[in-house]
Formats: sequence, structure tokens, C-alpha cells
Amino acid sequence: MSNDTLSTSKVEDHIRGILEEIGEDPKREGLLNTPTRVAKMYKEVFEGVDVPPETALTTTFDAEGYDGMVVVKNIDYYTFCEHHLIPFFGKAHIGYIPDSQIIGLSKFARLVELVAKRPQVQERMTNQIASAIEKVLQPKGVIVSVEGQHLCMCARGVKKPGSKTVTTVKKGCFETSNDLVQEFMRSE
Ligand SMILES: Nc1nc2c(ncn2[C@@H]2O[C@H](COP(=O)(O)OP(=O)(O)OP(=O)(O)O)[C@@H](O)[C@H]2O)c(=O)[nH]1
Ligand SMILES: [Zn+2]
Repeated sequence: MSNDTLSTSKVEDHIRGILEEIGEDPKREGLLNTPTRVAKMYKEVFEGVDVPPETALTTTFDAEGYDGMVVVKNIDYYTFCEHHLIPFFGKAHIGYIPDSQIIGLSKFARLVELVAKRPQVQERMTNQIASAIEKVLQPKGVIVSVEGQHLCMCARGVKKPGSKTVTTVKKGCFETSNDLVQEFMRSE
């Protein structure tokens, strides 16, 4: 179920209820439009729910014999931790070695945006990026590394600001070649 059918009025009612439960007055001036704003925001930040990640990967081209590594680094993302529904954010780095197909570089950023627009855990997000690239391009190999700062670990709970989580998924030739992994890690 994608969020095309998200009922903003239902979300508004739930947010009003939550505000009441925490002891706030949803009718006070500052909070009056908050349920509407939150509903609008949820529609935006969760619009990727149930949209297949590979739909972001349009526009492929013939590799024309290019068989080196393609690396796109520092793709910013913001998403929502599915356990606490507060953001985690950071950068995604993608590398692949084409077989017969390459793809428009911007599509990697579109892919990261799409998988970020749903409640997430960093491991699944990393997997979804790598799997979509593998499915569409069938490259010789793909590697995805994601760095994340989790507000649920910084602003609450264990309170460790500055902690950083790194997740990496390797497929194809990256699984067997440490040299290729090193080349990816080193490329800036
Ligand atoms: N593996 C993984 N864990 C995550 C991610 N985002 C948040 N978490 C963790 O999910 C766990 C949920 O743990 P619970 O014990 O159910 O929840 P909690 O009582 O709020 O836990 P604390 O955060 O330790 O206070 C926490 O350890 C979070 O740090 C993620 O992307 N990947
Ligand atoms: Zn969390």
C-alpha cells in the first residue's frame, strides 16, 4: 500500500490525540495548525512506502566497453528510524563495475531518496540500494556503504551524540576482491 491514499484528516486526528496525551492543548495558538503540518509532512517523507526501489533506476545506457569502477559518493539522505519515528541521516556511497549497462548518475541519488522515504533501518536501506542496482544493471559487482547518525541514539535514550553507524553491502566481484573494496573506499 503506497501512501497515495493517506488520509490527512485521520493523521491529523491521531496527532491531536498524541498532543492531548502528552498534556498539551492542541487548541492553543502555536499548536492549532500542527496536526495539519505533520500530516502534510508525513505524506512527503513517507511517500516511498511500498514503491519498488528499482523504479528510480530509469535511463540506462550501453556501457560501450567501459569496465572500470563507477563511484558516486556523498549522497545525503534523511530518513526516519522505524523504531522511534525520529530521523537518522547521513551519506550514502555507491560503487559498481558495469557489465553491459551503465546508468544516469543522478539516478543513484533518486534511488537513495526513494528508499529513504519510508520508515527504515540502516541495514535494510543499504540492502535495498544494492539490490535495486544489481537487479536493474546486472553489473559485475556493486558495493554500497551508508553512514548514519541516529537521533534516537543522540537526542534520547543512550544519548551518544557523535556516534556514527556504518553499514556496507557487497555483491558480485566486491564479495571476493579486497582490492576492489579498497579501491572503492579510497576513491574520493
Ligand atoms: N540495527 C539497527 N538498530 C537501530 C536502527 N535505528 C535504531 N535502532 C535501534 O533499535 C533499537 C530499539 O530497541 P528497543 O529496546 O526496542 O527500544 P528502546 O527501549 O527505545 O531502546 P534504547 O534506544 O536503547 O532506549 C535501539 O537499540 C536503537 O538503537 C537501525 O537503523 N538499525
Ligand atoms: Zn530509533
